[in-house]
Amino acid sequence: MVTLLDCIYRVPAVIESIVEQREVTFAPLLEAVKDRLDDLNEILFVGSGTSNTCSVTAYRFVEKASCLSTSTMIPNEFLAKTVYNPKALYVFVSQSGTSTLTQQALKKVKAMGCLTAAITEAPTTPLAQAADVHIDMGCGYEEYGMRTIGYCASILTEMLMGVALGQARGVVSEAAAAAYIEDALAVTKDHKEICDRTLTWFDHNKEALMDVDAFVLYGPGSLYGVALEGALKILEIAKRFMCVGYEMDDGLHGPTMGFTQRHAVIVLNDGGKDNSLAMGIAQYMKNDVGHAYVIGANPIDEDDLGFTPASKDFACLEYAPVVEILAYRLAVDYGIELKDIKTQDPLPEMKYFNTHDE
Ligand SMILES: N[C@@H]1[C@@H](O)[C@H](O)[C@@H](COP(=O)(O)O)O[C@@H]1O
Repeated sequence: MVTLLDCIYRVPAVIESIVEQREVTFAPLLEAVKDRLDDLNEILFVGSGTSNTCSVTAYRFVEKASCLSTSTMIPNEFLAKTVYNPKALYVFVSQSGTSTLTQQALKKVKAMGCLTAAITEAPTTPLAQAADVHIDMGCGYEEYGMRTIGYCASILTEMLMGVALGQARGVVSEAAAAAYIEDALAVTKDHKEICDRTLTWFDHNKEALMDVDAFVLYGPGSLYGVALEGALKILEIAKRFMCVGYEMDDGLHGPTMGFTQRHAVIVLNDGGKDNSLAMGIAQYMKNDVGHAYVIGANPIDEDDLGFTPASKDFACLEYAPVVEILAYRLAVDYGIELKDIKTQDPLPEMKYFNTHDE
């Protein structure tokens, strides 16, 4: 049986295939925007769950590459808006293409004449069918509902969409686009090693990691999205921990006063402009409170997982497997049996509410 861990290890092949397919993937979008390139002045991503955290991770780069103001919203907030920019490209993200409110959100702005694109797993999904343009996220069939491949595939697809739009708008040269592609592929270089080292890191810290009540994840920049996704995955997969993800600075405004030795703080550190904040919260937790683990740049002691990402702009994809494997090990080492989509029981909460039109 394919395990969730196998899915996490499969990501490099998915990355290579998304990169290889990129011209075919973005051709319909480029065709749809070609007469509006001078008008286009914004990109807005809309999605739920992992189809939101992927956009929180990717949107800064999409803005940088496309030179278009870019942001992300969850569908209920988007539907509550009263003013919509007619010159925006609205990109609706849903791996299954069946999220109810994401579909409603797309239909709302499409009816106003706005340009809509859907990023989903297949052209046959309802969201893909409803959109002006479908962008295949290139994840293939993912065995588990707890999306790991889908998270990475959505991030990369969104980022490469930014590059494609940047090229179409004449703000990304061919040489710059080639450099971005090389940088994206660099993610595959150390991916297996990072996964292997995360398993060893978990073994080293297992007693403390298994014993806490809660995980608090911090991330600067695009790693904020990885922190949100990590919190979602640990809660969803390992079941018994309350989890929260914070942006590196925002999470220092209050929550730290509530931390005890029952909390584990995971600091996703890129060593960039927020490095001193990352070091500050890690040292405070390690020295005065209980547990903190630095992941990535500037490890403090042997409990941390230090590595230098091979990629620059796409480095978020090298931090993703760390939080996913943490969630996986917290589950399986406790004895939780992770079931794939085909064998899992219907969710008990579906008696009370449903988020997808199945
Ligand atoms: N448990 C799943 C999540 O893993 C998923 O990210 C979210 C959005 O689904 P989709 O991407 O299909 O819109 O819905 C569910 O609640």
